[in-house]
Parts: sequence; C-alpha cells; structure tokens
Amino acid sequence: MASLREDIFGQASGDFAVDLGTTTTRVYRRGAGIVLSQPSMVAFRRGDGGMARLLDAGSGAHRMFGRTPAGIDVIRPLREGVVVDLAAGARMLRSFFDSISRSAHGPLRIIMGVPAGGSVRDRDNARAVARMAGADEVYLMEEPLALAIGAGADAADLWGTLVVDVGGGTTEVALVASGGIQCLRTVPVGGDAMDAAIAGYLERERGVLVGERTAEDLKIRLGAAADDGPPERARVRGRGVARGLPMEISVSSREVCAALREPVAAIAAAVRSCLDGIPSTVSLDLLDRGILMGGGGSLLRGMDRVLEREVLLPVTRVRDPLSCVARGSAAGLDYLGVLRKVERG
Ligand SMILES: Nc1ncnc2c1ncn2[C@@H]1O[C@H](COP(=O)(O)OP(=O)(O)OP(=O)(O)O)[C@@H](O)[C@H]1O
Repeated sequence: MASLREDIFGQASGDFAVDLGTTTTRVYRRGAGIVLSQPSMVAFRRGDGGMARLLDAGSGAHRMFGRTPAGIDVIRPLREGVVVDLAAGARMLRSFFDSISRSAHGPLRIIMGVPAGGSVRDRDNARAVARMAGADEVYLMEEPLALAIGAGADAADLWGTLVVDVGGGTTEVALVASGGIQCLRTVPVGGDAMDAAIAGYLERERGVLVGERTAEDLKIRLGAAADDGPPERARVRGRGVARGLPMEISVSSREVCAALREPVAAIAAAVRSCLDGIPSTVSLDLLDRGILMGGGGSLLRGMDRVLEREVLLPVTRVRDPLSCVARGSAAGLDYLGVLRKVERG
C-alpha cells in the first residue's frame, strides 16, 4: 500500500509538466526545472501514398518554416492555444520526449497546461495527444491558474489575483480566486495576431509581402505597445506585391507600433471586459494588488504601461513570462497521487 507521502508526492521520476503552446512547447522535469523549450512545429517528408516521415521537430522544423522545399510540410499542430492536428501534435511531443533523456523506468506521467477557455473537446484532444505521445497518465491544469502559481501568487486566496496571459495564439484574462477561476475572458489575439498585423501593415502600406518569421523578428526588434521610445529602423526583405520580385525596405519602429495598435487594443479590451464581470468589492481590492501579466506576448515593450493606462490598475510583468505556466503546472507534480484519486473518484 502506498504511504501518505507517496500519495502526495508520487513515486516515479518520469514526471513532467508540459506547456504545449501555440508557438512554443516547454517541458519541466521534476527536480531538474525546464528541460526543453522548442517551437511547436514539426516537419514531415511526404510519402508516396504512405505515411509522412517525420524529419524534425522544434527548432529544426522552425528553420525550414516558410522556406520548405517541395515534398516537405512544416506543420504547427496548435492554433489559438488548442491542438488542431492530433497526429502531428502527438509525433511532435513524442519526438520532444525522446530528446529528453529519461532514465526513469516508471510510468511517464505528465501534467499539462490547457487554456481555461477551451471546450471539453479541446481538453480531450490535449489528453489524447499526450497519450499518443507515450504518456501513461495525463492531468490537465488551466493555464491562468498555472501562471498565477508560477508567479508565486496564493491560488487559494479568497480575493484572488487577476492574471493576464498573453500567449502566442490567445490572451486569457482570469480572476484566480479560492483555488479556481472565477471570471474569464479569452480572445484569439496574442503574439501570432501581432505578427499577422505587422505582415498585413507592410503589405497594405508598403506593398511588401513578408513571412511570419520576418514579421515576428520585426515585432521583437522594433515592436512596442506605445510609440514613446527612441525611433529605430530595421531593414526587411520580402516580395513586392505588384510584381512578386524580391525587395528590401527600411521599416521604422513607428510603423511597427502603428501596426500593433489593433491587437494591443483588443488585449486591453479583454482585460476591461473581465474587470466588468468582477464583483466591485474584489475590483476595489485590485487597486492595491494590481494585475499579474505573463506569457511571451507580455514581453512586447510598453505592454504593461499601456495596460495600466487603459484599466487604471498597476500591472506587474511576472519574473519569467515565458516559462511561468510550465513552472506553475509543475507545482501540480507534487500532488499527482492526490489528483489520481480525485480523477478516479
Ligand atoms: N521580446 C518579445 N517581444 C514581443 N513578443 C515576444 C517576445 N518574446 C516572445 N514573444 C512572443 O511570445 C509569443 C509566445 O509566447 P508563449 O510562449 O507564452 O506562447 P504559447 O504558450 O506558445 O501560446 P499559447 O499560450 O497561446 O498557446 C510569440 O508570439 C513570440 O513572438
């Protein structure tokens, strides 16, 4: 019979927390921290009527993205935070697990972050992908809750923490209180939408077509939520809209900021809408506590200041916005024994 300690802390060392994100997958191993952080992409060589052969996953697939030779497909198995291609997602995740040396002979048990706004089907798909990738036991944790825990907030706090998770595919705004999610807004706007907005701007205003990677590079180099920093410029290569010929242009930070106005406004609107749904006693409390913001999109320069200005509450970017969800999910690894009992009733 398992002891209480085994019930609470589990036995196997093959326990992982997985943040299967739209743009990046991160894996946290109990006792070791983050052991993998790779683009959520997988490359296949098309077979002659047979099954596509896996060529590479993660950064190898990312290098081919947008410049794939004939016969090779680079797939992103997730869109807007949820798995849309189960088979590709499973092969990608299996390849990630294979790349981590797993000395444990025990079962592979994972706890996985999922968007709080996902449907039952989305959750079933996340579980299915993990099982197809070789997991023996799969537990799910809602990402805003994981983010709050990863940031060191007390999830059991009665009044709660307002969390904004600006991911690649979605932004989730949630009041995490009494150990659960009390109020939630999910919008399909995150880092990907920012990249698309930059590409759309350059096509419309400058007559140049650029790929997702170029747009993302521009966002990270010159992007800002508010146009109040020193002006900067970068050279960008793309294809001319008119004649399809390669061209290089110089783009300013002012232009990138203008392109980002709409997605930034949509994120601020989601935060305001969530605040509208919160009881006034709690929102008064938020005047002191403020808002916790994480996710890769929160790294956009000035995002915290723009949100503060829009909702009139202090905004703190969490210490490690990219891996906060994985670290928060990992807190659940200490309770796998308990989770198993809860799931089995
Ligand atoms: N310095 C930066 N400035 C702006 N955006 C950034 C920066 N660094 C990373 N990002 C963006 O963060 C996004 C990825 O964030 P994150 O890893 O939290 O998302 P994800 O977990 O893959 O997505 P989701 O939670 O929606 O499934 C990407 O769009 C990336 O371009």
